[in-house]
Amino acid sequence: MVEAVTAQEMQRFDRYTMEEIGVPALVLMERAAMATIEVLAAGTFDLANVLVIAGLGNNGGDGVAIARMLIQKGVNVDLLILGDENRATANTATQLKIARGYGIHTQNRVRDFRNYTVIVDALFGIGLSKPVSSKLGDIIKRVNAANIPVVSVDVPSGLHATTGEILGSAIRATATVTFAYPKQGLLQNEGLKRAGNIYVKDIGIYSPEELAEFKQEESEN
Ligand SMILES: NC(=O)C1=CN([C@@H]2O[C@H](COP(=O)(O)OP(=O)(O)OC[C@H]3O[C@@H](n4cnc5c(N)ncnc54)[C@H](O)[C@@H]3O)[C@@H](O)[C@H]2O)[C@@H](O)CC1
Ligand SMILES: [K+]
Repeated sequence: MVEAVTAQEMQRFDRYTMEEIGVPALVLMERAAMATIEVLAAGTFDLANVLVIAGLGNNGGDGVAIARMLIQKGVNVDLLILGDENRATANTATQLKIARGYGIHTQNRVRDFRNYTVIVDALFGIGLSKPVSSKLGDIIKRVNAANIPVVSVDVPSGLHATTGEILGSAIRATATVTFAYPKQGLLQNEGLKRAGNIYVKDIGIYSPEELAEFKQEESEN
């Protein structure tokens, strides 16, 4: 496995990829969604009845894109949006607009999480910086208590991506699909118990060092 990074390092590499290399954020989001779907559709998970839980940061945007792509493949998906949509990041607002443009409905509550065969957790990723509210903490606890397989997007929500500490409450994932580099928090403290099987997926995000190596190899070919 390549070297694990902190949330701050990852944010720097995200910015570098968008601002210096020039990959638009929405392109990265689409690739993050496709990478997660690869894991979901690989055969381990039962996709009969999927719930995607999306927050309103960019992790939630990944979730909205995952829901849209699964629905377009004919999978039965409920999309739960948690939080005030007026506070969505620009990319997540765009993902919501696209999903609704395709006629996809969203919901803001779930009666029983045990009704699903798999839950996709896209509530918080590397941007989580303070303890989750008690309201969201209750939902996280209900998801964990349902004992349904959970695939977390980038980081189990509620886990600090750098330290692996729980910020209030955290999802217990069966698998975590993390982008570009493993996050240090997945490999220590509670991360060891909460991340499940870790899949590291390339979505085109490079660190400046990795890009320099890549360019060197390309020039030698
Ligand atoms: N453009 C990018 O930077 C990309 C980001 N990606 C995804 O986006 C994630 C990072 O997104 P963000 O930085 O928007 O943040 P997150 O979506 O991880 O979640 C945190 C969001 O909620 C706020 N927040 C922090 N702590 C909170 C709390 N306790 N309660 C309520 N709100 C809280 C933050 O201000 C932030 O907007 C990654 O983990 C990854 O899944 C991917 O789409 C790839 C590209
Ligand atoms: K997550």
